[in-house]
Amino acid sequence: MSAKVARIARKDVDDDPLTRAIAPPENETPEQREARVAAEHAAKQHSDAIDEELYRQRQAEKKGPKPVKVLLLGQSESGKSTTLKNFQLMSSPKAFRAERSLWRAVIQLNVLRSIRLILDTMTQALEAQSGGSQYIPNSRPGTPDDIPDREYPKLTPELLKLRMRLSPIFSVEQALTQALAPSGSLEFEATRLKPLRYSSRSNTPNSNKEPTINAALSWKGAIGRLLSGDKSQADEESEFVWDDPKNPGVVLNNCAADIKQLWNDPTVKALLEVRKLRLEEMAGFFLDSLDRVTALEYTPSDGKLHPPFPHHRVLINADDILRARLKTLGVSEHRFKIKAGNMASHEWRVFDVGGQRSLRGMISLNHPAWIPYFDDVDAIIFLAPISCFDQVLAEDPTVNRLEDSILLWKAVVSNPLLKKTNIILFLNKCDMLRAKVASGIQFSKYVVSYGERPNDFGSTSNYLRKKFAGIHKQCSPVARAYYCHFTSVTDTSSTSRILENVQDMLLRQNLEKSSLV
Ligand SMILES: Nc1nc2c(ncn2[C@@H]2O[C@H](COP(=O)(O)OP(=O)(O)OP(=O)(O)O)[C@@H](O)[C@H]2O)c(=O)[nH]1
Ligand SMILES: [Mg+2]
Repeated sequence: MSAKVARIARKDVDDDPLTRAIAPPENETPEQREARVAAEHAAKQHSDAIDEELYRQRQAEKKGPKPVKVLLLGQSESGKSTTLKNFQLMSSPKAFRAERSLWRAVIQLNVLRSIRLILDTMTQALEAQSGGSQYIPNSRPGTPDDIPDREYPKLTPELLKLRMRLSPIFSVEQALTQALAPSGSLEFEATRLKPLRYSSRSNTPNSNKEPTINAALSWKGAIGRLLSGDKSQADEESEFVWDDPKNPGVVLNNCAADIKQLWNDPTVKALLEVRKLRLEEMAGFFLDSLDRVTALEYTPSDGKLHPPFPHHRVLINADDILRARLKTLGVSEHRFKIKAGNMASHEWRVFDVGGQRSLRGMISLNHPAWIPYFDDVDAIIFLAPISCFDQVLAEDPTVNRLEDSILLWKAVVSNPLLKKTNIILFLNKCDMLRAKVASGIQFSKYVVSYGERPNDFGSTSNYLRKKFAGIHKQCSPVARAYYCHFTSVTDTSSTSRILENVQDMLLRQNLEKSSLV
């Protein structure tokens, strides 16, 4: 190195402010030096202690409490996905709220389905009457056979006109189904939801007359996307062209008066009565909120938050999203950070599965494909909808729903693989059971063993709690605690209290297992 380069390098070091700042003073005495070295030593010790603590915390986080794994089980329409919505609402209400506009499409589809059921029933009545047969067989096998077959009422000319005017809803339902369906495969792209755009292509008539299956497959795409936490297209307000005549919301709004007239027509009520179709008890019933849900700029409520657009005609009522029905196919995993009581927030993994009979083989806990998911679940929340004592399975009308729930409960509690798993029973749809028995529907007519006990909510629900407890005790491979809650999971405040309770219990167990408390 030449002298010149060496001089420049020396100058650079001298000019460096940090070097100058930490350099010892030029005229340092031996005492000053000793004090300085001692101070530097203490500072280093302090710094090392901080590093050590940070390292210890990182290690503790790695080893820390495992996420709590919860599996939701129960027959179709028992309320599993609705329970999942409660988890999501507790964990991130803002994200839940951001998805309201997507749920609007699901609710519109629910409304359209109810109307189509009425129109189909009218068609059946017309066919029966024109074919000379005025009687239909009992349409609900599985119900007591002492309900006599009845004659269809005659459709009035006004009703026939209404039917004509409402015929566009068939194609709108198809359009909306297509709008919700992910492109390409229906089943395997569960986590993507197409933005809601309506094209003229969407208005092609529905050639397939069996809507439930089609709709179910399409809805799979929607629910995965809605609840998967992918927020990239969560709020699709901008995708909605409010006055596009092809927009199902516009069609519904234009038909609102006719729909209301149809639903309130006494002949329609009599028709539904003959078919024993109780629409108000069916999943996704919104015909009692028509003014609200058919409003042009309707945004469904999440039950907690209020509209941010006071100048808009955004009509809000409680809990629409919780009441919206979207059938689940397959299995999906959802992760939440939730704070329970005084404890630090904790990770939860909740598995939601489709409860339809044909899907239950797939969710078998013994199935090799699912073992990695389910072998270490901390708890199963089993939902039994106890209001369904007088209903049959949609997928098999010879099977009573309550009986099916009891058989499924038996299978779950007796499964040896689950002998150490906490099983928490939600006797769900208590609100509907209460209303049903209060309206005079006799529980003992369907559950013969109930005998002469009073036909009220307290006695019927208690009877079922004991029945499920008996099976739990008898069939569990080893003795374990029986956790049972009466729930109405569409009610977010009571459900959040129950879920907090469950979370607290599971978290304590989890921490105990990891010997952290
Ligand atoms: N009134 C009332 N309705 C409920 C209750 N729980 C669920 N529902 C409604 O019942 C319908 C079915 O609920 P889901 O949560 O979709 O049922 P699921 O068990 O996920 O059904 P699958 O996905 O088919 O397995 C929805 O429209 C819910 O709003 C309840 O406690 N009370
Ligand atoms: Mg579901």
